[in-house]
Amino acid sequence: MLKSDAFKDKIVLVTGGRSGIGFQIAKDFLQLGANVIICSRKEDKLKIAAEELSTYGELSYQACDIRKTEDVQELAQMIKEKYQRLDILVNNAGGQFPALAEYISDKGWNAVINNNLNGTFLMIREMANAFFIPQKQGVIVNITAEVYRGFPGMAHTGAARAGVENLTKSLAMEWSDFNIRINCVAPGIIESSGLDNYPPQIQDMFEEAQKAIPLKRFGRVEDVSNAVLFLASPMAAYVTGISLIVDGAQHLGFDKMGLARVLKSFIS
Ligand SMILES: CCCCCCCCC/C=C/C(=O)SCCNC(=O)CCNC(=O)[C@H](O)C(C)(C)COP(=O)(O)OP(=O)(O)OC[C@H]1O[C@@H](n2cnc3c(N)ncnc32)[C@H](O)[C@@H]1OP(=O)(O)O
Ligand SMILES: NC(=O)C1=CN([C@@H]2O[C@H](COP(=O)(O)OP(=O)(O)OC[C@H]3O[C@@H](n4cnc5c(N)ncnc54)[C@H](OP(=O)(O)O)[C@@H]3O)[C@@H](O)[C@H]2O)C=CC1
Repeated sequence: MLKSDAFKDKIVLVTGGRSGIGFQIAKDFLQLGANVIICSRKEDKLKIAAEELSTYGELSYQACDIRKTEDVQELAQMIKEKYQRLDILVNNAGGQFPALAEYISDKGWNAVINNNLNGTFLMIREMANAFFIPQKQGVIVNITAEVYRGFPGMAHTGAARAGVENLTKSLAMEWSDFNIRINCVAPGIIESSGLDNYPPQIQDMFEEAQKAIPLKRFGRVEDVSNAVLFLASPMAAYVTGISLIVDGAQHLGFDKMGLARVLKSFIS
């Protein structure tokens, strides 16, 4: 267990912190003494989450679409004015929609690549230039997804997340000179608000899917947050450039074609 003051006075930005996994990460950092900033696109929902989170500690929020350079720069400016520094960036915002590859339009492909790869890069670049590089210190944790054997049924997000994993390796080396550590956490299927986005025919398969995962359950938001806390803490001081898979061994023994099969059944 981390001590209750493990992140005392650290300034932590959690993208997509209004819901699900990001909310849990924000809550855990607050309970361990950090000052936390959350951002996402929907300001009304962000505000409601911020009210709840602020009962756990010092919390700020700002609407920001991670795909828009101007939004990200305005967020960096707010953090600079309010806190003068940033210690930890958790790139959690993201998402996609299920679709067979042959039916993904240009717009759909670009939306998912922008959301998960380009938005993550933009956030990393802007926060590194504003804070981590001049500070000569910083920690970045990217939430990706378990894409070890590809992601049939969501090929766009598989490609985007693999891109983030490789970006993480490059930056772990390039930015080692600036004392910046960067890692990924790759969740399997996690019981969170994110799963509500999936159509009923897919949700109907969840019970069977849980049995097929070696640890016989979906992950919990706490499972993902615990991995993030570890990678962000000094306990991981010598860990950089890795992806920590949090999936109950789904990547080793789970029928990855399940999702694509359901999608194919819609068409036939
Ligand atoms: C067996 C067990 C298995 C289990 C299987 C479960 C695996 C779980 C693993 C992973 C779980 C998670 O990540 S859970 C997290 C889920 N959370 C999210 O996905 C939330 C964030 N997602 C989003 O915001 C959106 O999905 C995303 C498309 C990425 C970005 O939204 P935007 O507002 O930018 O874009 P939109 O305007 O909505 O859409 C842009 C275009 O994308 C395409 N598009 C968007 N939604 C679409 C849809 N549902 N179906 C087809 N196409 C779609 C269309 O071409 C749209 O253009 P038009 O046609 O012109 O409109
Ligand atoms: N749940 C699961 O099984 C898995 C989840 N993941 C990933 O973990 C992360 C969190 O997922 P989860 O909590 O389950 O899902 P949610 O849908 O609850 O969370 C996604 C969050 O990201 C925000 N967001 C999405 N796009 C943007 C954007 N362009 N700019 C700013 N914020 C954005 C959303 O807020 P808003 O709508 O207000 O913008 C929301 O708070 C996502 O990246 C997801 O893909 C990975 C593997 C499995």
